[in-house]
Amino acid sequence: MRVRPRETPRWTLTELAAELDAVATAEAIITGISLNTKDLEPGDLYAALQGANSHGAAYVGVARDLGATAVLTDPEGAAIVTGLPMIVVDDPRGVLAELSSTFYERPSDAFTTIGITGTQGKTTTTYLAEAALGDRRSAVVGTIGTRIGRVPAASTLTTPEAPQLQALFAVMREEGVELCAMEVSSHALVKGRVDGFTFDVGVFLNLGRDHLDFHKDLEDYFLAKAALFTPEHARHAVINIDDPHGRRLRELTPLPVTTFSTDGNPADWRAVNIRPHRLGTDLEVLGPDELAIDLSVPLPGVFNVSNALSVIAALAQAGYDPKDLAAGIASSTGVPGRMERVDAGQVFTAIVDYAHKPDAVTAVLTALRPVTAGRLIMVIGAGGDRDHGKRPLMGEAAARHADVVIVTDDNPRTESAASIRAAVMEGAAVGPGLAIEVPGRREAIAHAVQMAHLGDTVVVAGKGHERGQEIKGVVHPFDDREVLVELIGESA
Ligand SMILES: CC(=O)N[C@H]1[C@@H](OP(=O)(O)OP(=O)(O)OC[C@H]2O[C@@H](n3ccc(=O)[nH]c3=O)[C@H](O)[C@@H]2O)O[C@H](CO)[C@@H](O)[C@@H]1O[C@H](C)C(=O)N[C@@H](C)C(=O)N[C@H](CCC(=O)O)C(=O)O
Ligand SMILES: Nc1ncnc2c1ncn2[C@@H]1O[C@H](COP(=O)(O)OP(=O)(O)OP(=O)(O)O)[C@@H](O)[C@H]1O
Repeated sequence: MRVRPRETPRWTLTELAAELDAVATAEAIITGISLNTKDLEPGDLYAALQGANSHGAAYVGVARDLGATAVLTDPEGAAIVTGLPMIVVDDPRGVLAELSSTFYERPSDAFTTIGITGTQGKTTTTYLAEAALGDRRSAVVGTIGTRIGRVPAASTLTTPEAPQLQALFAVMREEGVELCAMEVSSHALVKGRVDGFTFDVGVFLNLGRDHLDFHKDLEDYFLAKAALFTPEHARHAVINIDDPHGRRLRELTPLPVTTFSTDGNPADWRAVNIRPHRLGTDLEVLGPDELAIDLSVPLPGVFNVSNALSVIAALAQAGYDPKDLAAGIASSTGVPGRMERVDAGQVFTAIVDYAHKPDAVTAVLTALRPVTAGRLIMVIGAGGDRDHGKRPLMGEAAARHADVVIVTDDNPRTESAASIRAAVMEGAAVGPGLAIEVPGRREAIAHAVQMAHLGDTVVVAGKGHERGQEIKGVVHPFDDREVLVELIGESA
């Protein structure tokens, strides 16, 4: 959370105010920017913004105690702030990204930036981009965190807030990164987290139902994502035209477009001769200028072919040789918690996967069906304090495509686990898969392990790489992979 460049910038508050055509109420020295006291460091300008829960100005006392030297806020905040010099503007969130980029002297100009958006596959695609670059120095930013030259660097949110993101970019510049592949959430686009710089390439993967607790409807969600494909945010668009919203976006965007397809649609980059196998997929990639290359994607699921093809299209656009990229992708060691196989000597196949949206559940089960000789058994739930409408849809997607659905808890947060399970069960009741409700995630995984035979595939869906379950507001350590290994060991 406190990743900052080694070389500390030093601005006066007056200089920063001048960047905003504003005035400082008094002088101060600024060596960092933060909009949350949780990652504030001495010398920071604390951006006190109006939020959904509170006004950041309410935390100015905390910020001062932690060593903040000044505050950026709006007139409402200015009425609350005492004891620190201020810059007051009408819309501090609107200027924060540009200010953060200026503060670190536009660090992202030093490398190529690829922004990836879509309901599913963002994390996987960033990791495939990292693999595609082989030994070249790259960075990824996303849900699992940030990696710079393959070394983890802490970050919060899928797309960090601008002060944190620009500090990460400054570290990437110091580390000699040549390309950063980052996830761009719809929240980030709405909240201006990726303002203040322009992606060299924006990638659109797909759009399905999600985040309808934040966006008013699917159209609002689509338009939020479409904002990435405007000159303000990106120079070039790479679009999946197998997705209906991708086809719409191709018509909407004013950017130059490169298209890709794994589904036989006419596109600049196409996947043909697709041969799925137990560990991944082999295929041929046809590109511009009659280019044809063999590609082996070492992640199960044909949807991962689409993710890999987007990487080749985007990185080729950025000037990389597609043949080198294909070789890099073939050497990928996988993505934590995404179609991750767990082998503890069991006779069945066990997979941990981050599917926590109905379309992902369908995609995963559809991909595993042709390579599963026996039954598909899925352990599934739905998160608490998020989009309630998604819950029955999760159960339904699982029951339509799995033989056995074990409905259990998946991070209920502050909600009643039983009522979330009931909503998921309601959807799962449509069948044809057999639906069983098992309270307790460990107990549910144990149930799956006990019932699995040779040839079956057990998919533990949901929390994927994450290391804890929040129950009644308290986080309990829980790792699906570790629990699977333990339970397989106990059942041997
Ligand atoms: C909806 C949303 O994006 N909310 C984010 C937003 O909250 P907010 O503006 O409503 O802030 P608030 O909680 O009212 O607090 C007001 C202000 O006081 C500050 N504060 C608050 C408490 C404190 O102790 N100290 C402090 O300084 C906050 O930083 C904020 O500026 O600004 C906060 C500060 O950065 C974020 O932590 C918060 O993300 C919350 C935790 C969140 O859950 N966001 C999710 C929905 C999100 O952004 N997800 C996307 C997509 C993920 C995906 O693809 O699945 C992501 O990019 O991660
Ligand atoms: N292109 C795709 N199409 C459909 N489903 C996919 C695709 N790629 C991955 N998935 C499924 O979605 C799950 C989440 O994948 P991933 O973490 O890469 O997506 P994400 O967009 O980063 O999700 P989030 O925003 O929730 O972090 C995977 O575990 C897999 O089940």
